[in-house]
Amino acid sequence: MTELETQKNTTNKTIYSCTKAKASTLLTNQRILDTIVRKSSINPTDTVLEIGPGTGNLTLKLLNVASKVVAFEIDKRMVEVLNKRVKEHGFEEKLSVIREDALKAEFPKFDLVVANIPYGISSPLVAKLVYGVNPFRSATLLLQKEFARRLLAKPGDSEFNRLAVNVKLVADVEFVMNVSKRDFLPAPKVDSSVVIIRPKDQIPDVNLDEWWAFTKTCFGKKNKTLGATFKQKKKVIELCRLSKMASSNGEEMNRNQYVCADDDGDNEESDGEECHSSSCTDGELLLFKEKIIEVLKAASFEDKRPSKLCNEELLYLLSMLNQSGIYFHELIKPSSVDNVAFAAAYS
Ligand SMILES: C[S@@+](CC[C@H](N)C(=O)[O-])C[C@H]1O[C@@H](n2cnc3c(N)ncnc32)[C@H](O)[C@@H]1O
Repeated sequence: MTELETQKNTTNKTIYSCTKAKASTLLTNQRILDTIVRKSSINPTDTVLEIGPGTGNLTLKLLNVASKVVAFEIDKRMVEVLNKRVKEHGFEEKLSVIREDALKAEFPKFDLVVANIPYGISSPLVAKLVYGVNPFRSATLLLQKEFARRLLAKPGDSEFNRLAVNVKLVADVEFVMNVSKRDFLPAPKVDSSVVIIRPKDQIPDVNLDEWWAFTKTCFGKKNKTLGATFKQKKKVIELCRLSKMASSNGEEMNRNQYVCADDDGDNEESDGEECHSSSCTDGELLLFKEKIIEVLKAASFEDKRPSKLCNEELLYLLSMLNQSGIYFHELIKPSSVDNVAFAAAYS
């Protein structure tokens, strides 16, 4: 083995690291590893899910306190070292290593997640966890500091974005500690932070497909006023078409309040652009735009910016828009947990 090297640390314990530029950086600071495990409040009966165990620096500590660890690791060389170390410690019965991509694999049952994850998959992985089918108590994750800040951001903070909004809908995020690049081998270019994500007991009764599509529209330009975002000709055309489809797809929800004008062809505002829509006429588009503005005005949202709105305000606006027959997703079905779609949106 050329790329994985063992070294002795200050306490003369063997630590494992990667030496090649493209190799993974491994967390080697024992104090940080111990804190991560302690803060995770693992019970002796718990099954812990670990994503990207690498050579097992964290895994060994988890095996010390948990009933079982299930670890997803794609690198064959890492798995070899991990299995060897775990065997040396007599923990092989407690560990299942699954050599699959954690984003594509189906997770088995687990109680909580504790992991120093590969930073490149942070968004889709967090999405897969919080919107996934597996219930879990908490996820203690070591993340790139900037990414952690986005998860922790509040309305009005510069880092507040769609990911924060969507995660906050279903989970609470707690800051645990910052971790310096010096705590890794080899030292990465970025600093890190540990956070704990806890799924909420109760989540708002909202159709998730509709919510994700709505937040995608609002946060496309998060500092633009909602009035400016929703008045864009391209957006009006898109929403008019989607709302028409949602109306015809959703029978039981009385979606047909949507008013269609006659195809008079020349009602669209004259802004020099030609209107290209296969499903809405110019007359329909004009009425549809007026309707959106009416809702925004009635709910006092026209001059507000998404980056400053909390989830309660966004949920309220979405319900007002929906009540007026304005939809963001063509297929309105009962609130569904579709982590594949959500993870795909973030990958
Ligand atoms: C940053 S290292 C962390 C290693 C270890 N947890 C530690 O703290 O030292 C990330 C690990 O995730 C693995 N990995 C990367 N992408 C993965 C994926 N999609 N699914 C599972 N493992 C992955 C890498 O092979 C690597 O071992």
